[in-house]
Amino acid sequence: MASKLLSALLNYQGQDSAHPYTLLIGIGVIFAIALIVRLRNPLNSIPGPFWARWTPFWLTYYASNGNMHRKMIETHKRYGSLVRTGPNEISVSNPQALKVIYGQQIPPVVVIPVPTLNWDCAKFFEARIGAGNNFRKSDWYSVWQGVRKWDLFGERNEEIHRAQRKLVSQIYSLSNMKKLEPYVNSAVSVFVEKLATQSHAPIHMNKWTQLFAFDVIGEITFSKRFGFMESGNDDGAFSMIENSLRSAAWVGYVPWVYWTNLRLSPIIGSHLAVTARQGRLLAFAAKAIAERKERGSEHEDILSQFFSVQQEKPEFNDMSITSMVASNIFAGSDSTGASISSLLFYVCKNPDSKKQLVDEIDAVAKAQNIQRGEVFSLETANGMPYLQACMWEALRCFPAVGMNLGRVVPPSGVEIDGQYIPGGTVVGANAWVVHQDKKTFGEDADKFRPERWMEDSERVGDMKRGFFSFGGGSRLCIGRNIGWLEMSKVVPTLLHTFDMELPDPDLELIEHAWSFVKIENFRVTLKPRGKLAAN
Ligand code: HEM
Repeated sequence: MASKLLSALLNYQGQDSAHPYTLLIGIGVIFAIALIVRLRNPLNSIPGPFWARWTPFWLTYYASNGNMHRKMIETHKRYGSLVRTGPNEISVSNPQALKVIYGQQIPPVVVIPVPTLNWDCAKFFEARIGAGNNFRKSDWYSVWQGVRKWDLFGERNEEIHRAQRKLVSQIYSLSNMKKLEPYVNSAVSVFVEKLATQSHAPIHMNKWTQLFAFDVIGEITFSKRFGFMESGNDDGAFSMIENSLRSAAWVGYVPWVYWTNLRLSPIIGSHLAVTARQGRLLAFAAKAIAERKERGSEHEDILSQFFSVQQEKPEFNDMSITSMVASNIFAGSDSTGASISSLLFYVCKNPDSKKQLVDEIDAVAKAQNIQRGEVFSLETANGMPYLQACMWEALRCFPAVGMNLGRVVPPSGVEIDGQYIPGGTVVGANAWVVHQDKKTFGEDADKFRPERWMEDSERVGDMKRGFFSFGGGSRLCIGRNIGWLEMSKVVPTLLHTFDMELPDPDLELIEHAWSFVKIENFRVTLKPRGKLAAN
């Protein structure tokens, strides 16, 4: 083909018979211009995998095969702190860059004094929410939002996002957690009871923490669990969400596929599972809201608080409420379920950590006369430094989100790690990569070692500044207090109630990073440590 084109070009003398070659020459010129533009691209000096320079398929491939989180770590090890991961996309590993990209405002000395390493973490996070900056979310997020007017997670217009988030932020605030705590208690009690019926035979803890986290969202949002723990079954909700997350993970890198599918869907139907987020999941949320309205409730659950906001601000309409409820379900269950599982896994895998944690739990239980099966209060958990350190460490070693959180560089461009990056480039960091930074987290950053959060307070300050599991800046996870609340309660309660062992001490987790990182194979045996108290 190339030789034919060459000989055609050489033989071309302007005759009419050479007309077909004019087209080829045109194509060649366009190709050459594209090549020159590509070769002159200032991003070319940033190293990266060959295919990633030319097409988005490197990203789509690893996003769809579920290995993005590990691949990003490996790629940064190979190429350095800035990696070209797409024709217009750069991945950043340096924790110092989080401030530039995500605009989180971190007061210079938010060092939580040890041993007050406790719920103050929430205050620390409050301090991290800056007014944001002008790095808007990348087009990867557009497929999450679709054409919906309200989607806190997917919204790419920072001004709209700010106004929307302001309407609901109080409901997710630390001070509001006290109102939600009793509803979490009832879910933890059911969890303990269900697990007690399954002791001695290995159980899939990753599935059970997911059922639990889902039911908590039901309980705190509508005052009604979905009943997943009771039935031990998720009614197909998990696969609907998983397929949607899995699809969004790769389609986001080629958003035109999504928009083309959407436009053609009246004719060809929808062939992308991500659309379930804008269809089936919203319908699921709308049904749960309708049922809760009919049932009524005395509880000050999240829904009743949404209704109160609506009375004052009618622009927070029914569609917005449905979208927020769907976000709670979509963003709040798998993330927290996986975080609880990973913590329990790391603790079971590291006998020294497990001993320290269980000793702390037992000592506190004895001092406060907490019975087996009784749910630990948030206040009690806050006063347990080793538990808090385990939570930070588990979230560091196993961030629930496995993707880069892409942001678009504003027109003025930006300098990161001494490299100029032009406006319009997508830059992003992945918590899995950032948390491996040895300068920040220590030479043993690849190990689970909770003690690192209880040592040198200056180092702890740096680590907290580089902690990225909840994202950062104006887009910091709005549900982090809920996730933290659940972990704070369920972990000590379970470890006080059961002896938890890995049937296979050499177990390595099988993970899939389909937007959230999902665990497949965390099996444990549970042995009751005494008689359960009646809660
Ligand atoms: C341990 C548990 C959790 C983890 C690790 C986690 C992680 C994250 C991360 C990394 C982001 C930022 C995404 C981005 O910038 O693209 C985020 C955003 C978000 N999360 Fe969470 N999340 C957790 C629990 C929850 C819970 C329990 C809820 C709701 C009940 C929730 C709701 C949301 C929402 C609505 C957003 C979008 C916020 C915005 O853009 O303003 N998350 N989460």
